[in-house]
Amino acid sequence: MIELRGVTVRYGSTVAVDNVDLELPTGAIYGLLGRNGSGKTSLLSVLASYRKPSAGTVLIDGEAAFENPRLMRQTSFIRDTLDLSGSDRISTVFAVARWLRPGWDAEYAGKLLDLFELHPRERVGGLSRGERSMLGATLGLAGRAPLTILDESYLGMDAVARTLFYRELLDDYLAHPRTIVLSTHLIEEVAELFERVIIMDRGRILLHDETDALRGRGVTVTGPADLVTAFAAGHTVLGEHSLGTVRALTLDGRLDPDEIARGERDGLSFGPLGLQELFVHLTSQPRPLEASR
Ligand SMILES: Nc1ncnc2c1ncn2[C@@H]1O[C@H](COP(=O)(O)OP(=O)(O)OP(=O)(O)O)[C@@H](O)[C@H]1O
Repeated sequence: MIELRGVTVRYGSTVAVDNVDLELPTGAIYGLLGRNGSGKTSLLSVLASYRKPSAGTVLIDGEAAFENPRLMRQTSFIRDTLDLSGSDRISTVFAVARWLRPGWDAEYAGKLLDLFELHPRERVGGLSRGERSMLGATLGLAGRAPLTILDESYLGMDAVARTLFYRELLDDYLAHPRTIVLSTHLIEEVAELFERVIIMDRGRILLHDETDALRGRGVTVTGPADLVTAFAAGHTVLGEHSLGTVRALTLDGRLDPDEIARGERDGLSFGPLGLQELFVHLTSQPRPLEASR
């Protein structure tokens, strides 16, 4: 179990992570979603022990993680910046990874390089943005760290490379179960990978749930405005659209099938809400002035 207790990250007067409590059972793929500046990288830096929180602690199986060499060897944090020297060859980066990561699988790393059409003699500085992302993905996957954190590390990849990466991630995770945390803006594209989703907003955890539970959460009701309005009474409305006399409301929560059947008899139509739409509805409330930048 990974536990965050009262974790706060401040940069001067900016509170990037605000007193977060989170319990993450190990052995799952987590998707961390949040708008720009919501605190994802700050939270992940603390989770990876790259940064000491301004307050609070991270415990892994009950042990404090920060400056704990044993736990740090079991944690891999891949950022899009990669933090590697441009003059190093990929082969040198792999040699360091082998030394750092007890679970490093050199054969698998080679297979991923072939898949991404990279060569061990290439220097990091000569790689394109997408190729750097591919190298990051290779380091993250072949490292087999019990806690692997990928912070938007595959953003530079094109659609083909991303698809290869998702397939490898899932296959390798099934063969070697571990805890993987992915932060992303490409929600629908990676939603199939996540077993659990964490949504951050303004430094806080807005929601943490199983992906399947979230898929059933949220419904769009469309029909004549007066009927839709009457149907929505007692529900939390996340969003609305109107066109002439037709109104569409997005409702939070799971609807009772009998209630849906009654609505359909009255001429209303119902549609599910995708994870991305749910995310947009939940995080698109106007920001208070003091939180705007
Ligand atoms: N080194 C820093 N110094 C000062 N403020 C910072 C620093 N790093 C982050 N911040 C601020 O902390 C807040 C959270 O930033 P963070 O990078 O954690 O968000 P994020 O969710 O990862 O954003 P994005 O999706 O845009 O990458 C933002 O307001 C950001 O400006």
